[in-house]
Amino acid sequence: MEDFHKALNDKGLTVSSSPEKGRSLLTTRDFSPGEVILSQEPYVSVPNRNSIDSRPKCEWCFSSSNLKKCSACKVVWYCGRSCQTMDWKLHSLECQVLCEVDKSRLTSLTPSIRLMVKLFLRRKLQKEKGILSTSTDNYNLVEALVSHMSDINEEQLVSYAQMANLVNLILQSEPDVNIKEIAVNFSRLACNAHTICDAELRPVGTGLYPVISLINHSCLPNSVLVFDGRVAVVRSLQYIPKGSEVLISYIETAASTMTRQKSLKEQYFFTCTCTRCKEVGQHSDIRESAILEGYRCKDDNCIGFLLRDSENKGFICQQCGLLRDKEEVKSIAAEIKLLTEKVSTLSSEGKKDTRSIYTAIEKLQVKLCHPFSVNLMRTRETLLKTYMEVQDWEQALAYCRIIIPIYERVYPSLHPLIGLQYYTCGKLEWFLGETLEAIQSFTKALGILSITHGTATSFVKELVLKLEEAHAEASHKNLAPVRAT
Ligand SMILES: C[S@@+](CC[C@H](N)C(=O)[O-])C[C@H]1O[C@@H](n2cnc3c(N)ncnc32)[C@H](O)[C@@H]1O
Repeated sequence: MEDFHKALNDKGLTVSSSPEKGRSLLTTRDFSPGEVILSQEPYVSVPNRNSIDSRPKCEWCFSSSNLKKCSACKVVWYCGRSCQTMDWKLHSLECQVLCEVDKSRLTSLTPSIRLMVKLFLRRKLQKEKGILSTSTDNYNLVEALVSHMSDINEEQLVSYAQMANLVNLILQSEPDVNIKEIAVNFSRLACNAHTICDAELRPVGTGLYPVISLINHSCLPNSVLVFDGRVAVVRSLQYIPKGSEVLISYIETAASTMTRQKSLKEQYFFTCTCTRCKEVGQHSDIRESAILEGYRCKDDNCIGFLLRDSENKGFICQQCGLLRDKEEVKSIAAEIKLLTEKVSTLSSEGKKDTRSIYTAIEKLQVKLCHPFSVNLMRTRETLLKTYMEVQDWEQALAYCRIIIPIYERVYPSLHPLIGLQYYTCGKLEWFLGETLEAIQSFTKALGILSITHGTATSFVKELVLKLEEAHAEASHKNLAPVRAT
């Protein structure tokens, strides 16, 4: 443990403990915006397998190109020799285990089950000195993670026990399998594992990073967690003075306080007391929640937010006083619900042509929801994706431009999603010959992504290159700069 604290201290960090939060990660020096606070390789990780993106991914780096299946187990994929070699020590053990699994049971090898099998095997390898343990990479750190076993309900307990039994069956040839410990580890994973995302924030896998897991949550965080391949990197979003707590967000922050509190309670078993959550019940919080999840004013030109009226007739605009009838609201909401159910059935059947339904949902949401509503924003994100898929670049650009001001309203100014959206916008503008607009968008993207993703990543280097090329093109065409908006 002494080595662990020294390793953290060398990075300008320390651990403190409190009854309210358990352990917290604190800074012992100042950090400037964009600086790496902490980075870590996963103790164990596994690629995703979901219905939206069923392409396999490399077991080591999560890439989806040039993949070849392991010829022995036929479960795991690699993008090349170097990733296979890096993973070899652990995979050679897992491979033997997987080869013995009954073929009928292979479908039950979900990512969580595989993660648990890998956790058991990596611990064994470190115990037998097949893989070196270090002060920041050892099983003791996994055992120290919170499990919230006393908080979980019976249904969840039963589910963890069943999953632990399955892991035990898969590890049939291994001695020393402790089913109870595996069930506890499932509970640990639920509140400590991280979704690994690619540079564009698309989920690609799940990983356990025991040092990163020391970081507590805030709905108004001073740091951000991004991934460079399999490495988790925490960067400061602002100047963080010595003695501050490092805080990231565990959840989608574009949501009302009630929604955020509910998801934190359900998955992480705590009530957030960050500055944003402390405003609950105050006018500013009521307004924000009604904007993010409420209805729009009957007057199309008014962007006031609506609150339920005291006589329960409907919802009153807090700006112009117009009443929106509750029956009208109910009927549009019911139409949206029907269409949403229809589109989710079609998607689950693998049908791709759902754009017309999303367009109909968007039309109804424009009528019903506040212009900065999160639901409307999500529908527009889906529409942007579908236009990109069919290579309708003009429509995609139109949606990109509609979404940016909404992101700027619902997220803090240095949110990676805003940077990524500007980047997409710039690429579309450039492709469509709008060079000067592209320069503006790339510049805005770079301002954000160089803080959240860092300037050394290949993703940001590519953006810098695009910006330089766009500048060269503009000067070659003798284009005058567009005025900043
Ligand atoms: C990933 S762990 C963070 C480190 C943890 N505090 C520990 O002692 O290991 C997540 C857990 O930390 C606690 N936690 C995280 N953020 C919190 C916050 N803002 N307030 C209170 N508890 C928090 C909750 O118990 C949560 O399930």
